Amino acid sequence: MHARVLRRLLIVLLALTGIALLWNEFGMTTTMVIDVHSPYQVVALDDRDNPGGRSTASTSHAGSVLGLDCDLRTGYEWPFCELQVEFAKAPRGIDLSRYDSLRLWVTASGPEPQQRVRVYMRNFDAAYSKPGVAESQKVNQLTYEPSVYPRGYEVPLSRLTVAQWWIDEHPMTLDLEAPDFRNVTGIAFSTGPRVEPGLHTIHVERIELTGKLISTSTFRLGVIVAWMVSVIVWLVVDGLLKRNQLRLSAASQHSLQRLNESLRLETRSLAEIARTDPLTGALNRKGLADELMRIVRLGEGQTFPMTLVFIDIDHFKRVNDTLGHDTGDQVIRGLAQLVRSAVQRDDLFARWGGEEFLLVFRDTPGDKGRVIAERLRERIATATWPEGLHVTCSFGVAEWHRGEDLNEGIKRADEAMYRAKQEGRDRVEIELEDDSPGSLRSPPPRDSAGSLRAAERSPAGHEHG
Ligand SMILES: Nc1nc2c(ncn2[C@@H]2O[C@H](COP(=O)(O)OP(=O)(O)OP(=O)(O)O)[C@@H](O)[C@H]2O)c(=O)[nH]1
Repeated sequence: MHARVLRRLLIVLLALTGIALLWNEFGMTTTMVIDVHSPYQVVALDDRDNPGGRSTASTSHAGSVLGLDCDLRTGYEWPFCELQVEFAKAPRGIDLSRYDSLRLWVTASGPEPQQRVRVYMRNFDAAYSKPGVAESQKVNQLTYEPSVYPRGYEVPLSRLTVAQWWIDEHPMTLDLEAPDFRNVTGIAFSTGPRVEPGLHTIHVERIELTGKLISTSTFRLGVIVAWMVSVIVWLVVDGLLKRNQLRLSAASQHSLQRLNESLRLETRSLAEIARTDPLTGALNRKGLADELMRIVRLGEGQTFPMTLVFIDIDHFKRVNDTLGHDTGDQVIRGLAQLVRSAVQRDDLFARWGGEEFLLVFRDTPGDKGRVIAERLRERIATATWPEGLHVTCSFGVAEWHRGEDLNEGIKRADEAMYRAKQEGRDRVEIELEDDSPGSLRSPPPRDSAGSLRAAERSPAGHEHG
C-alpha cells in the first residue's frame, strides 16, 4: 500500500521536476521595459561642469522616443553629452541582477557616418559609493554602434564591464571591481569616445531587460531543497505510519494473547467441569477415575494399599420428603464441605451418585482408614445441620491393592456400607476378612492401569435402600 503511494508520489514529483526545469530553462521570463511612458526622470548632461567643457546637451522627446540633442565642442579633455534615465535617487536604486540580457532600440547621428554610443548603468553600493557623489557610483558600461543594429541590439548583461577610468579613479579590492547591477540608479547613453565635434543626436526608443523570474541557479537549488524536504516528509510520515502499525499489531497481538489466555482458562474450566460434580465441587466418577489413573501411572511415592471409604447419608429420602429438595441439596453440600475439611489434601473425594460419596486414602491400610472413617462419622453425627437436622452417615471401608480392579474394591466398600446400614446405620463397617492372615484381603495379580480404565468405563453400580 505504502510502496504504491510512494511510487505514485515519486512519478508525480519527477514529472513536476521535469516540467519545472523545462519551464525555467525555456520560459519563466520577466521583462522590464523602459520607454517614453516609464515613470522615470530623463535628463540631459554635458561636459560644461568639467574644466574647459563647452558642449551643450538638451532633451528632445518626440513621439515615443526619448531624444538627446548635443552640440559637442572641444574644450574638455573628454567632451561628451549624455541622456540619463534616472531610476531612483542614490542611495536608492533598483535590483537588475536577476536580468540576463539588455536590449536596446537606439539610433545615433553625428558628423561621422557611424556613431558609437556608450551605455552606462550606474550602481550605488555603500561599499564604494558615497551618497550625493554621482561619480562614486560604479559605472557598468558598453560601447556599440547603433546603426549596425537597426532592429535593436541585444547583449547579455554580463557583457557590460566596469569602465576602466572609474576603476582608475576608485581603487578598490578586486572583487569590488566586477560589474554590479544590484542597486542600479539609472541608465545613460552618451556620445562615444573620441567623437568628432558637431551636432549629435541620440534617440532611445525602448530599453528592455529580460531575465528569469527565478534565476536558474536559485531555481535548481529550490528543486534540490524541495526534493530533500519531500524525502524528509516522506521519511517522517512513513516512520509515523510504521510506528502506528507496530502499535496496532502490538495491540492486536496483546488482545490475541488475552483471547488465547481466556480460551485456555475456559478450556481448563470446561475440563474441570467435566471432572467435577456441580452441586458439591467434589470429583465425579470420571474425575475420580482420572485422578486414580494419574496417581497409579506416575507411581509417585508409596500409593498402595489404598483405603476406599463408601459414605451414604442415612435416611436421606426423609430429608427430601419432609423438608424439600433444597434442604436436601444443602445437606449434600454441607456434607461434602465437612468431609473435605476433615481429610487431607491429597485424599481423593468424589460424589459417587445421589447421597453417596467415595473417599480414597493413599498409602493407607484398611484398618487405619477405618479409624479415619470413624472419626469422620462422629464429626458428621455431631455437626450442626440446616433445619436442626441430625444427619448421620453409614460408612463401608475396603482396602484396595495394587493390580486389583477398582470396581472390585468399590464393590467391597459398598458391601461393607450396606452392612453398616443393616446394623443400624451411623456406623463404620469394614470389609469381611478373607483367609489370609494379617491383611484384610490378598491383592489379586492384575494390571493396575488396566483395572482403572475398566473402572472408568463401568463404575461400580450398586443399589441399596
Ligand atoms: N436433594 C437431593 N436429593 C437427592 C440427590 N440425589 C439423590 N437424592 C435423593 O436421595 C434419596 C436416597 O434415598 P434412598 O436411596 O432411599 O436412601 P435413604 O433415604 O438415604 O435411606 P438409607 O440410605 O437406607 O439410609 C432419594 O430420595 C433421592 O431422590 C440430590 O442431589 N439432592
